[in-house]
Amino acid sequence: MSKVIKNGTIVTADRTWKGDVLVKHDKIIGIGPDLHGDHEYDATGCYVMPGGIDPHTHLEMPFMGTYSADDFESGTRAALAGGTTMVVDFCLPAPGQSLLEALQMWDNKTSKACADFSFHMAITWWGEQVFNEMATVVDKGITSFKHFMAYKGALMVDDDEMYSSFQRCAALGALPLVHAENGDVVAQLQQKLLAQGNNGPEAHAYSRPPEVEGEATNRAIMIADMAGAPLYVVHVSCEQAHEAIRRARQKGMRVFGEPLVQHLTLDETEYMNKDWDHAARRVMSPPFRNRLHQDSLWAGLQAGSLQVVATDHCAFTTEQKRFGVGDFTKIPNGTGGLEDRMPVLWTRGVNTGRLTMNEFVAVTSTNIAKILNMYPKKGAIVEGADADIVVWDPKRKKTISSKNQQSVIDYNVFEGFEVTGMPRFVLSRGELVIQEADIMAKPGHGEFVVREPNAAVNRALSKWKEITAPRQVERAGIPASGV
Ligand SMILES: NC(=O)NCCC(=O)O
Ligand SMILES: [Zn+2]
Ligand SMILES: [Zn+2]
Repeated sequence: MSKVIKNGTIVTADRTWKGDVLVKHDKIIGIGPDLHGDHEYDATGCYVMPGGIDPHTHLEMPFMGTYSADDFESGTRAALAGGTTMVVDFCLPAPGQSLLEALQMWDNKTSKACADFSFHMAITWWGEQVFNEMATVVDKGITSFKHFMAYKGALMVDDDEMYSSFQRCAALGALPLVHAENGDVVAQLQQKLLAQGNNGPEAHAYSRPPEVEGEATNRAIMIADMAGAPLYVVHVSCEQAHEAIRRARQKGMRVFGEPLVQHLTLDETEYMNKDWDHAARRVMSPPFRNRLHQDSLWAGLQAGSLQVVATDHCAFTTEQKRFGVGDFTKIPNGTGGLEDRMPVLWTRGVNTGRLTMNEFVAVTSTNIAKILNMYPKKGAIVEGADADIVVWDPKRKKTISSKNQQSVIDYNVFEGFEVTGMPRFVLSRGELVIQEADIMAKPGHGEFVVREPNAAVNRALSKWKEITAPRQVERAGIPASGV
């Protein structure tokens, strides 16, 4: 059966034009005027855009003695409700655990996914086994590797391990990712604050100042450059980290930066709230910052020095957050946002003139599809692309409330936000999954998206590194090899 989206305005990362979109099975098969199909969806007054891609989620993730509350079913349903048709989650091997064994565990969680998904593989320890298994992981279609520079004693890796892993990424044509915070300094600041009696959620923010993030970002950029690898910095929250990325890019380095919709729109005053629960629900790493940092992130999206807006959706209930009463270091780190990312970014970005519609599509979908080497299967409205389509009604409004959200947690960090701009229809690989307030998402519909290594950026960078590699000067009478 064919479907046609009629009378809408198509908005992609580089163009805006009137046209219909014809879908057959799971693909877009035609774009143009006056198309007809077996079933018609009316997009009058709407924008027809590629479905959102959130490259940073933690669904049913074991973390800080518990599991994040949204699983692949509720998480991807929330994603679809907000116009996001694909998520990329993180597979986290325990230190010492086989990457392949961990991947099997993560695969087992996905049987009820309502939307398409992929994984980043975390490197939480280093050894010959990890070196070898990274190649198998790439063969399985997972071509990005995450490194935590924080969470000392749990997920954190040191510079030596990162350099080894980044070199392996370069050789495999893969992309290293970093959570950039100086974990040693954070651990000491946490102990100092606790010793001074600072045990509330506000101390979480004091223990992770912007300088700590800026330093780690600079260090990761240097290590990637030495290893000859591109770099993707997740949850960039402050000017110090943005400045490092901006400077690296101006020097020709292949570095990408991902702010979160939370950091763009929520600020550090949340942690001063007299209600412990309110503040603890907003504990995430890095913490929310002040307005100057927010302005820097918005400017980065406009200037192109930051490329992607994600959520880092890692939702914990209030009950789980209360593990940290009396000791802020035990508050599970993470917030939700999957359902809200697109409406909040549209409202605070496009409706204020901070982003054009095309920039909105770029930062919510197309840029990450290119960075993760799955474009134009994902992130595009072109013939042959997966029919992951959002028909966006710029006039549709709601007030965000946990009472009618898809996430299973009992609050929403955007509670009370008025948004204007929401999906009218969402198609996931050609299936109608959202029609305004009706959610028809089907558990099990979501498929794993295989990604190829050696994206264009990897190829260009390795060519450049080969041309500029150190070369020995040949001298008469001196043996070339030193032995
Ligand atoms: N961001 C956060 O606080 N929780 C999720 C894990 C991570 O991304 O660091
Ligand atoms: Zn992180
Ligand atoms: Zn994360």
